[in-house]
Amino acid sequence: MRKTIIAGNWKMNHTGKETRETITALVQGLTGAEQADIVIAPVFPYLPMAVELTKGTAVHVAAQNMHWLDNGAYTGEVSPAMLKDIGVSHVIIGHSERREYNNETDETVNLKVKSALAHGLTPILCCGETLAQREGGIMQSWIEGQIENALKDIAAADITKVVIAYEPIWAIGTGKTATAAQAEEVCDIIRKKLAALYDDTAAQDVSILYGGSVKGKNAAELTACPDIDGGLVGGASLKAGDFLEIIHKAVIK
Ligand SMILES: O=C[C@H](O)COP(=O)(O)O
Repeated sequence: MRKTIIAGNWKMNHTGKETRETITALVQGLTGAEQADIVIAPVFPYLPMAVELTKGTAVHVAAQNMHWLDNGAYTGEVSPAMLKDIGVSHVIIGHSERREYNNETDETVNLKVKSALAHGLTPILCCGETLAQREGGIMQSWIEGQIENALKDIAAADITKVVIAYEPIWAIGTGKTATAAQAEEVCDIIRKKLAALYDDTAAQDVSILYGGSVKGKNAAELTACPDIDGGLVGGASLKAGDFLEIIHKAVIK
């Protein structure tokens, strides 16, 4: 049975003080969303603080990235074993910003998804097309290719532990939300691809999120779609009040 998941990707935002204040307000304001997983992804330095402040609450803590190896001469990197060690439960993998600015490829995304699973971390695997790809008529093949490459060699027993986030690049931070129909169309394409790669039962059990300018005003409509199981929220997750509004609209209705 797939879960509703509302995840906040804070990207490179919030000082330590702001992180503490936002988490405290979120935890205090969070009621009635027990059936969903609420996830926040602060920057690396504040992950231990986030884990501490969310202990015993319904909020889970994610990293925004990781390396796939446990240790080694990889300056500036953080390993899955280290994330696990400090109590992080989820990790965002293959966000389009990392693909664009940090040379993330389908191959490294695949290595990271496999490594996250091996370490008991829940990967939130991101995929999405550019506006040019959509307008050029290759959106479906692009998304299917990203999914197939990212999930290469991932066993059927593990696929339901993966969360997939569909984030059209043209809708990220632009205020341009995909319509509910556009978002549903692609989440359905992803679920059908999962059914082809694994089977329909497994595909039905994978949580698929939509991300891209999710706000309080569109959260209910987006998450009412049959194949959208929640949201990966950027800008609107930075203020506890805005994020709580999205959680309430998406989960409590
Ligand atoms: O990871 C989150 C997405 O990039 C969406 O960001 P946004 O809600 O600011 O458009």
